[in-house]
Order: sequence, then structure tokens, then C-alpha cells
Amino acid sequence: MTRIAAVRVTPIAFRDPPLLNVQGVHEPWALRSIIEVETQDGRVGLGESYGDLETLGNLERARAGLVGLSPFDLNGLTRVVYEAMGTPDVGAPYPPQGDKARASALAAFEVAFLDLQGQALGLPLYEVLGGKVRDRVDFSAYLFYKFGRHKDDPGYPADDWGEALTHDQMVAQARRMVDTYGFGSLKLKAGVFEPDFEIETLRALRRAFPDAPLRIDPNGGWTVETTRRVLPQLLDGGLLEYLEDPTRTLKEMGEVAAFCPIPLATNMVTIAFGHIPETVRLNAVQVILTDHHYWGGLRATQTLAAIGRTFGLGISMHSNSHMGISLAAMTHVGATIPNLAYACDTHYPWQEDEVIEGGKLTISGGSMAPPEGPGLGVTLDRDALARLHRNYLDCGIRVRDDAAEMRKYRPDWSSRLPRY
Ligand SMILES: O=C([O-])C(=O)C[C@H](O)[C@@H](O)C(=O)[O-]
Ligand SMILES: [Mg+2]
Repeated sequence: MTRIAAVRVTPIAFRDPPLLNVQGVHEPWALRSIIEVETQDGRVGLGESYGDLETLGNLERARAGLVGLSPFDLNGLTRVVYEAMGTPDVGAPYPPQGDKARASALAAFEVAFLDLQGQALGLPLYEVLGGKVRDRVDFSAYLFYKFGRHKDDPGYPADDWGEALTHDQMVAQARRMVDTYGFGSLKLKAGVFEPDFEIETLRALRRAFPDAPLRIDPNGGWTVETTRRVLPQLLDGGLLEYLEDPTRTLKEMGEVAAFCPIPLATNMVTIAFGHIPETVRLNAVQVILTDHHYWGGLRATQTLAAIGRTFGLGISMHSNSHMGISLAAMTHVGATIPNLAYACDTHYPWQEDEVIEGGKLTISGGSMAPPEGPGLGVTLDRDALARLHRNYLDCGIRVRDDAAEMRKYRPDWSSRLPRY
């Protein structure tokens, strides 16, 4: 069996539009890391993770220990990552405060190991993961209030989506998303303006797309009392399929759940296996938006889905700004999860750059089929990797800071939560 001969982690920066959220506004460059795990026989498995300094440091700590492992030795990979992160007891209970950093490092390499397994077997990754239960994975439109251009000239032309600060502009954005990608569900990133204004936007979307399930995600920007006050308006019309992270803590989500008749979803309060006991005890969340990047990888995502079935929790998927390696991984695992009950989030339509050969993957009819090649089914475009790495070196951003970016527009901006 071939062994791992080299592991490379390359930070990249790609163009990102000025999208607004409760923290502030996206900077002109989004950071990611591209992971290459190369075997003695010259195969390269790919992974993609965050590009902030802490993640890069964690990946660097584990990197050298992977050399010599078999790509099929996922328990060996887990042991190496746990030891590198200073928590050697692989069998210990999951910490109740979560273990996002460790799980994120594990996930980055696990996807590359699984990619190699698929390549060695000549099978698509979904086969390695147990086989698909659906041919295509549904995604939802991810709608953002946004500025027309970045405050400082980033050295590239403004995106062609334009400004979205009014209800009509948001409907136009949704129309383009639906026309281009065929999305059936619409998610509004909220917590930016007063809740009443954002609910007016939802109403405009509802009028324009009478049948599309809607979601709103204030990212913990509301208090429990604000949520109680606006809930009747949110429920009006019955099209909200779930309410995502209205409040900031698990306890507050439990308080909201006690009076909220529709499911509460989260990618903020239940983000690790160690959070599940308290989540269930409080009945705080009914839909977990999984994300293989921080739950510990693709197999961990399948485990989470099984736990969801056990406790009657719905499963959908969260996303940050990402490239095609992540989209391929999300789609492969999404195809294998029987209880993936909702269209998944993806930032992908907002990204103009790509790091894989052939350019951007295609979402059509609101869904995507997992790429069919062996493993992930995507290969690295080395020229693009070099270009995006050069962006990273030049852009000066080392940690995402939406609040600092917003202070360029509004010097008194603070990202305190709850905002409303
Ligand atoms: O669903 C979510 O909470 C996200 O996707 C979090 C992200 O940080 C999103 O809000 C963003 O990138 O602005
Ligand atoms: Mg969210």
C-alpha cells in the first residue's frame, strides 16, 4: 500500500464582494488554505480549509506527522492530529465546550485522505463514503445586503451584482440567483438592519417568489425579546421553513424554541459533538447546519447526521466563502446523507476565482451532482494556485475582520451582539 510522502498547505486569497452581515462587511479578499497530500506513487489528494493564522498554525503542527501513513489510516490521521493539538486521548469524551480547532484540522486532512482513497480505488468519493442516496444535492440562494463596491480600491473591478440595500435591490439579487442557478430556496443574511426592515425585505421576496421556502439568519443579532416581538410577522404567510440563529447562545435559543412554532436552525450554538447533549436537553435547536470543515470531516458529518436521526434533528449545511474543492466535498457527502432534509447553503455564487482545473463547478436547477472522477473528482490548477497564493502574500489580510472593514465606512461601528 502506497504511503504519504509529502503534505503541502498553501494559503490563498480570492476576490470577495462587500457582503454585509451582523459583524460588518466582507473584506476584498477571503482567505482559505489548500491542502495537498501526496503519496509515494505520485497521487495528490486535495482538501480546503480556513486560511486564518490559527488554522494555518494548527495544520502546520500536524503536517509532518502524516508522512508515512497510509491514506486509508483515518484513525492514524486522527491520532496524529490529536497529538499535534496537545490532546492525545482519542477515546476521551468530546469536550462540552467544543473542539472546533482540533476538528477543523482533522477535517482539512481527512478530505484529502478520502480523495486519495477514491483515486486508489478508482471510485468517486461518495462510493468511498458508503454510496449515494440521491444523485444531486440541493443548494439554496444565499442573499446578502451588500455595498456596490469596496471602500478601498482592491485593485480589481467591482463585482457586477451591484448594491443591495433596498427591498427591490434584494429582489433583483434573488431573481438573478434563481435565474442563473435555479435555486428553489432563498436564505436572507440578516442582522444588518432593524428587524422590521429585514422582514419587509422578506415580504418583498415572498411576493416575488410565492412558492420558495424562505430562511432568515441574523447570526445571533437579536435578543430573545426582539425575536418574540417579530415572530408573528415572520410566521405570516407560512413560508419560513426555519429561523436560523436569531439569538446568540444555546440557552437563548432554548428560550426562543419554547415559543417558536417553526424549527430553529444553527451553525453558531451547536458546532461540535460536545454541544449535542445540552442542545437536546434544552430542545434549543431543531435543525443543525453541519459543516464538514469544523465538525471533523466528511465521516464526522455522516455521524452527525446519524445523531440527528436519533434525536429527531434535521440536517442541512452551512457554508463560508469557499472554492470548488469544498463544494465538491460538500456535494459528495451530501449525496450520502439520507436525512439531508433541506437545501444546503453555499457562498459559491459569490466567488469569481477558482483554484481547480476547468474553472467553476456548475450548480444548475438549484442543485449539483457530485463530480464523477475518482475521489473528489477535481484537480488543482497549479497556475491558479500560484496566482491566488500571490494574492495572499500581497493582500496583507491574515485574519478575517469584517468589523474593521466596516469601520472604514462607519468609524463608530462596533460588532457587539445582540445588535437589536
Ligand atoms: O450561516 C452563517 O451563519 C454563515 O454563513 C456565516 C458567514 O460568516 C456569513 O455570515 C458571511 O460570510 O458573512
Ligand atoms: Mg448561519
